[in-house]
Amino acid sequence: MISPSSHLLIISGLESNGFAGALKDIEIAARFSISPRLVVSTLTAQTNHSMLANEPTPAAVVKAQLESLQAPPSCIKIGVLPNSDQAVTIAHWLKNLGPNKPKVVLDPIKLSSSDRSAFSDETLANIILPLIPYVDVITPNLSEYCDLTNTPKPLFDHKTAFVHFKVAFPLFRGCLYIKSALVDSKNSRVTDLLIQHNTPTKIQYLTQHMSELNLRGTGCVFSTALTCALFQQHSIESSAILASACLTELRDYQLRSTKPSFGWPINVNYYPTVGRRGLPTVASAFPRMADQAGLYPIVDSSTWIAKLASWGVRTVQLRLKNRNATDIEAEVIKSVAIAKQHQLQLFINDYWQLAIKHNAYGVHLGQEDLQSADIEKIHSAGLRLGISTHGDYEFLIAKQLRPSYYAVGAIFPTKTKDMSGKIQGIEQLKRYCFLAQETPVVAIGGITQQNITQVLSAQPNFIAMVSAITEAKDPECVTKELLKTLSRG
Ligand SMILES: Cc1ncc(COP(=O)(O)OP(=O)(O)O)c(N)n1
Ligand SMILES: Cc1nc(C(=O)O)sc1CCOP(=O)(O)O
Repeated sequence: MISPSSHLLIISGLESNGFAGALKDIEIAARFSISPRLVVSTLTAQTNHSMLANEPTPAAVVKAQLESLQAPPSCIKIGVLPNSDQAVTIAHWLKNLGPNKPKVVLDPIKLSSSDRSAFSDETLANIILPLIPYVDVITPNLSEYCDLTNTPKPLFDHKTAFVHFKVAFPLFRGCLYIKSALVDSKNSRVTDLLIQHNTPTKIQYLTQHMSELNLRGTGCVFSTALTCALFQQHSIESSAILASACLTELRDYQLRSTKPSFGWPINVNYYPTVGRRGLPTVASAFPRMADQAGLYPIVDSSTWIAKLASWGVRTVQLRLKNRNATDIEAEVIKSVAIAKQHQLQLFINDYWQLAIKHNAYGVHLGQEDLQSADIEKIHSAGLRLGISTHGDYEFLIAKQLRPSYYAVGAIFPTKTKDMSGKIQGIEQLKRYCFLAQETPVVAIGGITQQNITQVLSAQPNFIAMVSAITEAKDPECVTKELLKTLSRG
């Protein structure tokens, strides 16, 4: 949740047409209903072919602009900085904010997209150096990266990209996002790299189709959209995905001379492919479920499964925690037998080997389980697969495995499991329901009889519930009412 008092600050150059710079940044933020505060770093006049004027704001005026802000921002996007004096001023101001330090996204810009003239005589590395300890995400393109690290472009090596960056900027503790780092002209694809300070060997790759369009201001669009996503509390991986989708959508709309709608894109084609080392793959999609919608209770015993079957439930999950191996297998065996008798769609949470061994209908896995489970084995055994997702990154990872359903959670806070920092809300759920296309979406987390109508407005296929059923005074009555509500569509 965004606190009503928190705001987003843009530090950027002003350019009269809004092709790039502050006007572009404000236009992008408005797409997400965010009204940013603004500190102007330089006053410019640019046509599509030349920079007619570039008048840096005196550092003392930048300081005054920062000090005039009525409250500290929670996120800052920094664009053009024309000199290191300004960077020192901003760094000093950030230092004085103490523990309330905002998240800082730095887009290191060297050249104007009008005529490729430089905004400054100083080197880019020198300008940004004072800000480095405060930066959470830096978003150079490949040329800017090479410039900052003194690497010749042909020698760029993505496996050592972070090492070189750390050599140039030892105090850097953030995420390095290199735009268009890898270009595959043959297949018309470009790949961005996301490398995080605490896991520098775990490179994430975001691949998009190469654009036919050479637009101005794309760096501004990307970094502002990324900052907006962070401001809305998306993770860094998901924020990068959303920003990439936003830029691709904008390019596509530019080609057709139309304006994109508000919010994050709902067309899955605008989203990048996400890769990382060790990600499993499958040759074909997992089998479809026979019933593609309904109530999906999640319970911890075969006794519950028998009860739910007798009340008319069709889809159910056995989720066993903190039980010994003998108990677990016995419960799986009993549950599968009940499910076969009542033709239930029974998913086994986590214990995929037992699900295969005893021929359950399907397996439900969390994202961590994707690393250790043998996905191909589940696939070739003919079982259905459901995957948990909490945000765009996990959603796109799951999408690549073409599962039988996506679980999206947590929709609301819940007492059943610690989901802090992962609350999706109705708007996100709605977007995932679009992105999922033909694959069913299971909504989970904090759903009750009281808020189910709100959840159904997003049009998920299944409603998963734990406590609303298992802790109800009269579980049978609640289950039957829920089945009635869901059968009304
Ligand atoms: C339908 C459905 N959605 C999400 C979950 C959560 O699964 P996971 O992330 O594996 O976490 P645990 O259930 O193991 O705590 C689920 N079980 N079912
Ligand atoms: C087990 C679980 N997984 C979630 C996810 O978002 O992945 S939320 C959740 C708890 C669901 O319980 P209740 O219906 O009582 O809120």
